[in-house]
Amino acid sequence: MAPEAANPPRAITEKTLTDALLYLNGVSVTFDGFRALNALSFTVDAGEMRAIIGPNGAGKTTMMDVITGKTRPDIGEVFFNGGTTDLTKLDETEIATLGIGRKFQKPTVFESHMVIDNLRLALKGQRGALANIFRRETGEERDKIDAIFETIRLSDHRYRLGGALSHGQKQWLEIGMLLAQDPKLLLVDEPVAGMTDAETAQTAELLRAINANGHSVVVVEHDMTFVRDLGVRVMCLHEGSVLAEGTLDQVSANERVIEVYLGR
Ligand SMILES: Nc1ncnc2c1ncn2[C@@H]1O[C@H](COP(=O)(O)OP(=O)(O)OP(=O)(O)O)[C@@H](O)[C@H]1O
Repeated sequence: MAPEAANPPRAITEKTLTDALLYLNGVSVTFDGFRALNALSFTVDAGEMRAIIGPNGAGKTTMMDVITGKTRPDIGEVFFNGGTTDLTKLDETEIATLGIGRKFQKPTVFESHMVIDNLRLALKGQRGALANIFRRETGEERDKIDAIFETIRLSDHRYRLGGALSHGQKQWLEIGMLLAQDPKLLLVDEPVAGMTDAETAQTAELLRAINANGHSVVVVEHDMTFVRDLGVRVMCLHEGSVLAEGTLDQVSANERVIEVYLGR
């Protein structure tokens, strides 16, 4: 077997704890005796984008639930920001405030509000959400909204209603709403499900641009064309653990990955 075909997961060390933006070590979650996560360990570096693949039931959603505080691990460590913050001690709101944004599979934009108001509502601030719509924004906020529109390619759609956008555009708007909150880490769950091929390709570009702007990104996705377009490190989960990690070519050449996920 070629050495790169083995691609075992990277070892977790003290150094990876202090260097990593996100660090999971030995995380297990059991539902009614069923192990959804089984001693799951991996790290994500600051500025890294990582794709996660794996069969249905591999534990991908449970992994995101653990990172965002929705599910507590039975055992294991989950640290953020170079080991400084123990996420298992925080609730969902505290974790979101720390800078971890999550995009669920289905778009949830405010359909009866204009696209630009969706972004205004999402802007981080002490004021209430409605106040964000009705008051005049500062120059800085306007620049930020313009920059987000540029990234999510919806500049020409800002005065349309959220509900009038295509499925793909709604997904991009929701990603923009997350960006308005300046996340350090974005967790994105199957963003291209239901998108056209053109939208899928644009979504890969969009996430690459977001990552190039300094946001770390973890994307769960089954669409291998999209994962290839992302061009990032890939991790395959199976039965709640990391089965293989490496480039897409390395992971797709792994015999076990072919057996349990990609098929022959
Ligand atoms: N709240 C729960 N109660 C009981 N079992 C659960 C619960 N949540 C998840 N599971 C089980 O844990 C396993 C892992 O589920 P999870 O949703 O994390 O997998 P996944 O990799 O996201 O799958 P998919 O690709 O289908 O979304 C599955 O067998 C699922 O049925």
